[in-house]
Amino acid sequence: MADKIKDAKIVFVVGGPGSGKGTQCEKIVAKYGYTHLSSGDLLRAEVASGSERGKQLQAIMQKGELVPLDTVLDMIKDAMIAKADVSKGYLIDGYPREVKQGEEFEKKIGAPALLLYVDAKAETMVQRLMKRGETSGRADDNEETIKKRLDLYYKATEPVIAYYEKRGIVRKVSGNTD
Ligand SMILES: Nc1nc2c(ncn2[C@@H]2O[C@H](COP(=O)(O)OP(=O)(O)OP(=O)(O)O)[C@@H](O)[C@H]2O)c(=O)[nH]1
Ligand SMILES: Nc1ccn([C@@H]2O[C@H](COP(=O)(O)OP(=O)(O)O)[C@@H](O)[C@H]2O)c(=O)n1
Ligand SMILES: [Mg+2]
Repeated sequence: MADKIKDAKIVFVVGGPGSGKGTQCEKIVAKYGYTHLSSGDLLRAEVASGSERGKQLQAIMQKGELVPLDTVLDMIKDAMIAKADVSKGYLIDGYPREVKQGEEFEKKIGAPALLLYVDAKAETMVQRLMKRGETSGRADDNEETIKKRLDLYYKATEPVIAYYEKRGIVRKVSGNTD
């Protein structure tokens, strides 16, 4: 089954919480027809299903921590395989969150052609998420968890950008469309 996605074109989309990853991905989908897979959305779908695993995930996400690597990777892989016949390429949004996640992805699935780095100022990200929290219903869109997600982003995810920069495949885009 994994053979089906062996030669797929893969783009990692990385940026801070609320940087606009999802918004930028929608624009790319409209223009290039890639398949958008948001790792956060996949995890939230599992939570919404009410499964036992979903309950464990919710507790971790509510704290702004990272869920176990294998869980996210398996979900992404399954979602990729499900779209293999119709997909021109994949936007993997919100992944990798740490260098290790990237290494495991490459071992189990394949290498990315590009990493899109969605750049936004911390202040902008916090403002957007606080605003989104008024209506999103997301358990992690609150002041305390936003701070933790931001800290973890700078600590664990920024090194991911440096790692792929060394390989020359990072493209920085502004997370501002206005
Ligand atoms: N003003 C403004 N708001 C934006 C822009 N891009 C995104 N937003 C808003 O900022 C919030 C976060 O945007 P998302 O695209 O969900 O960002 P994300 O990086 O996917 O965030 P997570 O879902 O937390 O991973 C949303 O409420 C968007 O509507 C922009 O260019 N300008
Ligand atoms: N690769 C991933 C993606 C998301 N997550 C979890 O899912 C939460 C929400 O991710 P998200 O990408 O939707 O949102 P942001 O934190 O980027 O705003 C994160 O805070 C993590 O708890 C993860 O653990 N590993
Ligand atoms: Mg998102």
